[in-house]
Amino acid sequence: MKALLARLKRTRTGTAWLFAAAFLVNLLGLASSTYSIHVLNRYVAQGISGTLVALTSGVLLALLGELALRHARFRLAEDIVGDADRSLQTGLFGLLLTVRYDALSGLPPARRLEMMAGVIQAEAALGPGAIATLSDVPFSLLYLGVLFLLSPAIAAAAALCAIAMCLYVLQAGKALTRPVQESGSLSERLTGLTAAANAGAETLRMFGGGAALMARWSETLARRAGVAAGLARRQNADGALIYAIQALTGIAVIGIGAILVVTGGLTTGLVIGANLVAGRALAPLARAMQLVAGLRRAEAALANAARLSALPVEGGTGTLPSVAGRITVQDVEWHDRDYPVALLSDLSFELPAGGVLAITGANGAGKSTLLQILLGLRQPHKGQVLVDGAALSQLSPAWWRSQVSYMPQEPWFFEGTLRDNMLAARPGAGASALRGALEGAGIARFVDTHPKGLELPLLSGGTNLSPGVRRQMALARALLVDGQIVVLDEPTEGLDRTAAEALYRCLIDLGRCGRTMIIVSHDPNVVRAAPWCLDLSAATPAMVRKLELGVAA
Ligand SMILES: Nc1ncnc2c1ncn2[C@@H]1O[C@H](COP(=O)(O)OP(=O)(O)OP(=O)(O)O)[C@@H](O)[C@H]1O
Repeated sequence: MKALLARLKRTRTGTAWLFAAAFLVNLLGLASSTYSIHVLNRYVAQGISGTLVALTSGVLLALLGELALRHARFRLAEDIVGDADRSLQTGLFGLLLTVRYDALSGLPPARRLEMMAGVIQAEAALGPGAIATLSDVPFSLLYLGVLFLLSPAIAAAAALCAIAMCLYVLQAGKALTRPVQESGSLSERLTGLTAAANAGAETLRMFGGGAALMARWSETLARRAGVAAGLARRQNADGALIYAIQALTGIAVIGIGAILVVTGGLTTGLVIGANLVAGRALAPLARAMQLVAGLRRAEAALANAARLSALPVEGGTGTLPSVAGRITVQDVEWHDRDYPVALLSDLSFELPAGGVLAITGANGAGKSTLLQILLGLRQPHKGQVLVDGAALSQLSPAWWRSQVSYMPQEPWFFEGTLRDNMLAARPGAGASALRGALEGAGIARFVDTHPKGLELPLLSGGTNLSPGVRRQMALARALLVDGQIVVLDEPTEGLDRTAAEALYRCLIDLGRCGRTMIIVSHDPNVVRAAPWCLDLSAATPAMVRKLELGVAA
């Protein structure tokens, strides 16, 4: 209910019109009861056909008016909902793109998928239909008031039933909270298992694990089916109870009414009319009951999504007039919450502008993590990174990244063509810049001979291409950015001899242009050529200048 009420509060004028329309709908809804009373009391008693015609015409007109007003009310509810759902979904998607990378990495991918799916599903539960239904609820009081005018005793009985129904609806909502949450987390687990079966298709076939995944899938599915069955049983029981309360109201109205007819306090027509009015008083509450499960799910989905909005977004707005490329790392510490000791600690070095640094170290020594810190993707837990003396944390991430030609260890491309992906890295790049980047990366021939050329589609992150070609494309994308800083993570990994030689030439050219280069590599050719070296596996990692140590440059 809270989420629906929040929507109503947001557009106060629209809400006022909605309730005005609902008031008129319910007022006109009294016509059929009034009709029954008058037909039974006047036409049946006196038999004048003109009375029946007049009453029937009146009630039909009222019915038409009620239909028109219901339609108008729905349109008002649509206006209230407006594009709230779309803007919520767009806002959330925007957050997925802009929250800090390291904060986002803390949320399991399956949870992120479920968050988005949940918010999309919440749309139906919080839609105009639900708002229109909710707007009828306060007018139960209108019907109870009319009932009171007809007979205070009947009104008291109906009011008791309405109160019982209200209390039941409220507690039913609360009782659904846990099963709805449990069902959500089981769905998340199923989404994670589906993602694992997709991503690990080759591994699962070659090395097994399918049986274990299937066992987890079946167990999770069975648990979710159990929760869903429990929810369905609960909803069925709730529906039955609401029906019983409605039936009980009818029995009470007719029973009390019969006594009043016999004692001469009421006519039969009034009793039948009162029964209709009592039915209408309880109907909005019964309809609200049907919304409860959907609303609980929507609220759980919104609460889940709120966790995403609580994550910090990337900060820093500063820019520098130009970048020479001096990189200073001061006392940087970074730790993973799953490990008791820091991966990087007290790391300090300064790479002069135009310097070339090779970073080495054992697998898992933190080389890629350090690069991500230099790119501003991860925040150090202690210490800082400076660019030409300016704190990286104060600089605009988008601006900083536009100064860096970065090739990640595992390149990924968004769904689109090679051209789309290249131009996203450097919007507005001309044909000659594109050509230069492809040639620099040694991939121009491949693109020229491909039937689709630059329009070749990159699917599933680019995994429709061989890993070597993907890496060359990632290098071309990095070169197109043409940043003063060049950051490459294992650039020669998986390259054939020709491609590796193209890369060496490219590195030599970049070095001649005075670019500051930071290259993570196990390739002896790259490590040998770099004048600066940082071994992250050393007991106390420190940047060393090989010439000073007498090592061949
Ligand atoms: N204190 C720690 N000791 C060992 N491993 C850690 C520690 N803290 C974190 N890790 C793990 O090590 C990973 C480091 O990965 P990273 O990719 O930075 O290493 P790498 O040196 O680039 O490895 P590779 O050579 O395999 O590419 C972290 O993501 C984390 O999973």
